[in-house]
Amino acid sequence: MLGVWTPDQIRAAEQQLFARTPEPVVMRRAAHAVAVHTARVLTEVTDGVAGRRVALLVGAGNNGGDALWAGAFLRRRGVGVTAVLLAPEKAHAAGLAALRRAGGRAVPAEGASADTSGIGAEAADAVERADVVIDGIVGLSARGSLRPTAAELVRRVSVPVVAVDLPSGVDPVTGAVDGPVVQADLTVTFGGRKPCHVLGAGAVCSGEVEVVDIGLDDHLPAPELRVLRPAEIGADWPVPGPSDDKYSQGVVGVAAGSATYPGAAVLASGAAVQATAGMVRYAGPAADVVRSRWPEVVATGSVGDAGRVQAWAVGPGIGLGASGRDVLQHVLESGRPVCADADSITLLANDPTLWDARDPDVPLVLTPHAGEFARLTGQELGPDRVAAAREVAARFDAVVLLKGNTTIIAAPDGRVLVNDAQHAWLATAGSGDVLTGLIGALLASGVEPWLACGYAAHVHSLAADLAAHGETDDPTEPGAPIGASALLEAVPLAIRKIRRAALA
Ligand SMILES: NC(=O)C1=CN([C@@H]2O[C@H](COP(=O)(O)OP(=O)(O)OC[C@H]3O[C@@H](n4cnc5c(N)ncnc54)[C@H](OP(=O)(O)O)[C@@H]3O)[C@@H](O)[C@H]2O)[C@@H](O)CC1
Ligand SMILES: [K+]
Repeated sequence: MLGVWTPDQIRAAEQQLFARTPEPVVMRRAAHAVAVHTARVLTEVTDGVAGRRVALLVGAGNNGGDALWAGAFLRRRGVGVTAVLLAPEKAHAAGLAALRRAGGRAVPAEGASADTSGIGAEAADAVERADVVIDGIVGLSARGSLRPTAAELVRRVSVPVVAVDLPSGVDPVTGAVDGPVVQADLTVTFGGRKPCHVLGAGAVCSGEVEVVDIGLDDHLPAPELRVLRPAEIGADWPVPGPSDDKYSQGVVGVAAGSATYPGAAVLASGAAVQATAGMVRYAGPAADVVRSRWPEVVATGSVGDAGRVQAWAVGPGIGLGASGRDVLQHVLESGRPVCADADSITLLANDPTLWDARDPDVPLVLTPHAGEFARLTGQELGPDRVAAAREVAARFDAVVLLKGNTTIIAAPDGRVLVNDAQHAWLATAGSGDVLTGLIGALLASGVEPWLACGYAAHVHSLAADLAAHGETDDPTEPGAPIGASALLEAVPLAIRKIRRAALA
C-alpha cells in the first residue's frame, strides 16, 4: 500500500529529521530532485536540457525556496532560468542567492506592464517564453485559493508544469479546489504523498506524482490514508485453488431488485458471478429474470428460502416499503457479513430500530453516495470527505465506502483507503449495483471487509476504464460512454489485468 500523510504529520516528522540533519541540507536534497525531474520533462518536451528556458514561480515560503534551489541546479546544466518573485521581500534568501550565484535571473511578478493585469513585462515574458514552468508558489502552508497576482501568472502558463510538493491552488488536506489552480504535469513531493495528491480535484491537478526520499521515513507515523497498488490487489484476489469446490470459495447471497425493476438484481448478481468463482444465490422477486440472464445463479423468490450463504449483498432496488424492510432485517439477522447499499441505507436512515437486527460482531459494509450519506447522518457532505467517512464508520461501527470519482473507504478503527478513478465513466445508472455485487462476492470469499471494499472499488473503476476504451485499452485515447452492462462485461478483463500486474 502507498501511504499518504497529512501536512501536520509531515511537519512533525520534518522537525525530528532537522534535529539530525540541518534544514538546508534537506532542502537542497528536495530541490535537487525537483531539478532532476524537471530536466527529464525538458528532455521529453524539447529533446534537450542545455539552452532551454525554465521559469520559476516563487512564493513567500520554503516551497519557493525549493524552486529557487532547483533553478540553481538547472542553471548549472546550462538552462536559462528566470525566477518570477511573487513576494520579492519574502523570497527565500539562501535559495535566491544560490540562483543568482549560478547565473540565474530574478524579476518581480508585479511591475510596469503593457496591460492592466499588474504583471510586469519581464515576468510575463519569462512565463511566455519558458519551455517548462516550475510551480513554487505555495506548498504545505497553503491557505485558501491563489491570490490574484499568482492566479494571473498561472493563467498565462501554456507549457508543461512541474509542481514543487503540490500544485498551488489545491487545499493540501482535502484536495479541494476553489478558484484558479495550477494544472501540473508532474508533482515532485517529499517524504510521502499528501492527501491532495490522491483526493478529488487535487489528484487531477497533481498529474504524475513522484515521491522523493529526503530521509523522513524513520520519523513518519502510521499514514493517514492508504492507496492500494494494483499488483497487491491482483496477488490477493480470490481465485480457485486445486482443492477448492464451489462451496469452499464462499457463497454470496444477493437480495436486490423487484419484479417491476429487475435490472438491479441482474447487475448485482452478474457482478458477483464475474468477481469470484464461488456460488451466487439470488433471493427476490426478480428470480426468473436473473435465472434467464445468469443460469449459474441459484435463484429463489425470497431471502427465507435462499439457503446458506457466507455473505449478503443487499439493497439495490428492494424498495423502501415493508417488503424491503423485511428483507434487510432478515439479512442483518443472518449473522453473516453484509454489504448494504442503496435502499438498505435509506431504510436504515428511516428506521433506526433496524440497527438492532445486527450482530455487532459481524462485519457490515455501507456504500452510500452523497445523497444517501446525508440521509443516513442528517448532514450534508462537506468538502472533507475523509473526515466524514471516518466519523460515520466509527458512529455505525461499519466499513463505510463513500462513493465518488474519488472513493473513500473508512474502517471503524480509523483506517482509510482511497481509490481515485481518474475518470468519470462510472457515472452511469446501475454502476453502483455492480459494485455491491463485487463487494458481496469478496466478503463471501473471506476477504477482510475494508480490503474487500478497496479491491472492489479498484476493479470497478478499472473495468469502467477498460470498457470505455474498448479494444484500444489506452487511457490516453478518447473513450466512449458505457452502460452498466458493458462495465459488468469488463470485470474479468480488469481482474486479469491486476493479476498480470501481480506477476510482473
Ligand atoms: N516538509 C518537509 O519535510 C520539507 C518541506 N519543504 C518545502 O517547504 C514547503 C513548506 O514551506 P512553508 O511552510 O514555508 O510554506 P509554503 O507552503 O511555502 O507557503 C509560504 C507562504 O505562502 C503564503 N500563502 C499561503 N497561502 C497562499 C495562497 N493561497 N496563495 C499565495 N500565497 C499563499 C503564505 O505567506 P503570507 O503571504 O501569508 O505571509 C505562506 O506562509 C513544502 O511545501 C516544501 O516545498 C522542503 O524544502 C524540504 C522538506
Ligand atoms: K507548489
